[in-house]
Amino acid sequence: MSDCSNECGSCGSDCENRTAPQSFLEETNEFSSVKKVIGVVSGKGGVGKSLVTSLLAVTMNRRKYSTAILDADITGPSIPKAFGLTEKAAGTEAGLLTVDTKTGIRTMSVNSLLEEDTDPVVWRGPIIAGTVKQFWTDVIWGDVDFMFIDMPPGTGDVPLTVFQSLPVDGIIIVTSPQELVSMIVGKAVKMAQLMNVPILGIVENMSYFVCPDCGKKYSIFGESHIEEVASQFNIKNVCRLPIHPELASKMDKGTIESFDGAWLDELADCIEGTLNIKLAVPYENGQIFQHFGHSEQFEIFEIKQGKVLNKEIIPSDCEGHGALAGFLAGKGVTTLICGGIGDGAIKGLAAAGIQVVAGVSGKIEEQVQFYLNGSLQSTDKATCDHHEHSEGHSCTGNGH
Ligand SMILES: Nc1ncnc2c1ncn2[C@@H]1O[C@H](COP(=O)(O)OP(=O)(O)OP(=O)(O)O)[C@@H](O)[C@H]1O
Repeated sequence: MSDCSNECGSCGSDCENRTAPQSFLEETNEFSSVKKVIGVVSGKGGVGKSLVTSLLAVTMNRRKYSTAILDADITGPSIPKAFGLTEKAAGTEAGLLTVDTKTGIRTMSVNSLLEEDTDPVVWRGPIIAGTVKQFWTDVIWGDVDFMFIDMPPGTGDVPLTVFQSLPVDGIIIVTSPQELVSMIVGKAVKMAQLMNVPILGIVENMSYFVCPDCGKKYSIFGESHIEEVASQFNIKNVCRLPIHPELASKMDKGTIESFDGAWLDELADCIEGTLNIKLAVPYENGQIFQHFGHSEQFEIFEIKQGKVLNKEIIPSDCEGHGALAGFLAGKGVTTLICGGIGDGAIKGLAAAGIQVVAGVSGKIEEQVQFYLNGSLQSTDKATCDHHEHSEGHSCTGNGH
């Protein structure tokens, strides 16, 4: 067609060039079902990314969610040490078995595969990225509510591959006050935008120190500017972790599961909130209607704690992806599962705070259940972009 805009989602034509978005997402195996994948990132090494990953996993596990950690920091794996795991991962014909912590957090790390913990991983980027992908595809994770990924530091080749290959639902940025925070957060925000992954929050680690003798709070690395930086990038959740000798010693002794402290509870609430969403699906006779921009009806599902609470079929009172984005946002929709959709439509929906899971077809009821138990097969996933929201955005109710 000479007047083709390449916006397949808003185009009603069934032309032969119609495309679904390209995807590099890898699928898990039949023994794994992961509901939410949360990446923990940092601008550089040593700021406490592994500590934050561990604390979040322990917190969600204490809240009775089935929790896992995929240690994607292949050249500097810290997770086995933090949890005192010395056992090596065993394999079966079906796949690799996780190494589980005392309280039942499932983990996989390159250190659980190496003969000696001190063996260095001197591998080139593609091999490292391939290993992370295999941790996702070949490990038998079982039913997991929240998987935390301890990402390699920075925004290089490996983190990029991880973002492209694993269905990351949200990221948490870990910084420390002495870093060039604005620049580091800016880079992470841009990467998240490129990958269409929402930012759930920032943790400022080593934010302050409380004197055990007099109780006075010291900002060892100077005054924090994390609140301003967070508001600059419309990130609502900011948590601060103090420098705490007990944290360091528990990480070193492998007893991080016994940590005491509620510093990350707000962030944990936000992560928990990703299970509460309002889902819309273009509807046609119980099937996913494949032309988002021309959907005349939507089935809307209210999801609480990952379960369908209510559902209804509603007529759309408009046409075209721009108007439909406004219509769905007005109904409080946070997530759209659809078939064909163009980049422009995805961006419009992201700007309206709606996450898009594209390239899905078939019976709506079935696909929604697949989505809820983490086994939906889609050709792509695009998510809401906090940066573009004029009023910021509570992450509760957002995410995959
Ligand atoms: N808030 C804190 N209080 C005390 N010690 C801390 C704190 N945060 C981190 N540490 C210590 O600093 C060291 C580095 O932390 P951690 O391994 O979590 O960093 P990282 O960002 O994951 O580093 P890398 O990417 O290099 O693995 C660890 O020994 C940890 O125990």
